[in-house]
Amino acid sequence: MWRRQQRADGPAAVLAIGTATPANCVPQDEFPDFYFRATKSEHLVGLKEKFKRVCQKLGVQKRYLHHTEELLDAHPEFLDNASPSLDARLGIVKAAVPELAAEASRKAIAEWGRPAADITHLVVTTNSGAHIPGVDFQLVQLLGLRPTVRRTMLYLNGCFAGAAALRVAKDLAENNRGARVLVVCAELTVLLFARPEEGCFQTLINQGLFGDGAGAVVVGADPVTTCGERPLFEVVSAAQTIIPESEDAIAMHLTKGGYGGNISARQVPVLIGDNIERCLLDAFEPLGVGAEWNDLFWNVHPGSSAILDQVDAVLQLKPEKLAASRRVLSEYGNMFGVTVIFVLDELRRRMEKRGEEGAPEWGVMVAFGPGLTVETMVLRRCPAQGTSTPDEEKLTAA
Ligand SMILES: CC(C)(COP(=O)(O)OP(=O)(O)OC[C@H]1O[C@@H](n2cnc3c(N)ncnc32)[C@H](O)[C@@H]1OP(=O)(O)O)[C@@H](O)C(=O)NCCC(=O)NCCSC(=O)CC(=O)O
Repeated sequence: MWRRQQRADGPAAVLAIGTATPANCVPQDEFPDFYFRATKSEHLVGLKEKFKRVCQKLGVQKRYLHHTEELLDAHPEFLDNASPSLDARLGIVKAAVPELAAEASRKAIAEWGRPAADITHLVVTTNSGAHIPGVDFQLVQLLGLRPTVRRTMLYLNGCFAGAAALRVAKDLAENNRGARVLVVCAELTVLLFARPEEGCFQTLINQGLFGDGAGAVVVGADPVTTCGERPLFEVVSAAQTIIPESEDAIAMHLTKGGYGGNISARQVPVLIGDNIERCLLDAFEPLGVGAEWNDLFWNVHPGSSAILDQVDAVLQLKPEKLAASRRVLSEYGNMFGVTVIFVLDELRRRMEKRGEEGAPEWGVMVAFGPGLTVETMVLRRCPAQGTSTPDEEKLTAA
């Protein structure tokens, strides 16, 4: 009995979203000049031309980067792959990641409308750091959270980190009555920065694709409307699976020169295309929701244009279905796990603009990351206050 009383009555819901980027915006068409100049690689004329072609294929128009030319000039060791530079890179992210994470969190808390001290749990994730205590600890002070806030720090989850943090938040919110979980995801790509080298295609992808940013989400069950809480999306179910025989598809590790490792650029879109429908069926079948894929709203981690094209082709989605994912990729690049939080924000803005009429009730978030791991989360749009979803209308009529 007491265990039942400890649990929430309803499902976890997204109550507020906040996002932040560094101030330094880099248009993609200017990036090859910046990159080859900053890395003193202008003599690699053929490689620069190839990089320009790759940049055009990734679906990115601009990105925000913490590392400016001045910062790179101050760290010549970043340009020499044989030079130890991990300490200097970790020193940069140690200060900058908590600040960016706090900026996104403050926006989410302001939208939520309750005091920061009402946050009961904190789930933080980043690939940009390896500190103890970590970003979670810094955020308690920066945001004025209670010292008793229950913290969970997830390091090095690659691009599925944002969805994994939301999955953990769902369980915390549903199993602790009254819990209000702040999920924070923040990334700076300075650990990934490297000079271009002939024969190292991975470096070209890393420099052309990834961007810096932070996203924060307040998650809680049983919204207290008298405190101004307004649920945006119910988190109906959350699952994670490893794609068989995919462990080398995305594999990264920290080295003395920052991140090393490999992303099989051609294989990743194919593996995702071959497996996504099974993941979706596994997520929807137990819920008894027999929706057509084109009846849903979609939040697919925009790993690159090729990945979104593959998902589009396999599921035969209408062009507008991945528009939110494509816009975030275009405006911000691939920000690892942060990206799905930006897409969630973009989706809610599009829905608010469009109004309730015709907006899908059910939706899905799909994120990919190392191994090849797939996170699948079924979402349900919450009606704006004073309106009801089609299902609720049927219940009221009955
Ligand atoms: C690499 C691609 C841009 C290639 O796109 P296309 O196939 O359309 O283009 P394309 O064949 O013309 O290739 C463009 C140029 O790149 C070269 N090229 C492509 N793949 C190559 C490879 N593996 N090695 C060396 N060169 C390669 C081609 O020869 C060509 O050069 P030339 O022009 O000289 O002929 C794309 O496949 C892609 O976006 N892949 C996914 C990228 C990715 O891995 N995203 C991150 C996911 S990781 C993530 O999000 C999760 C996480 O990190 O955890």
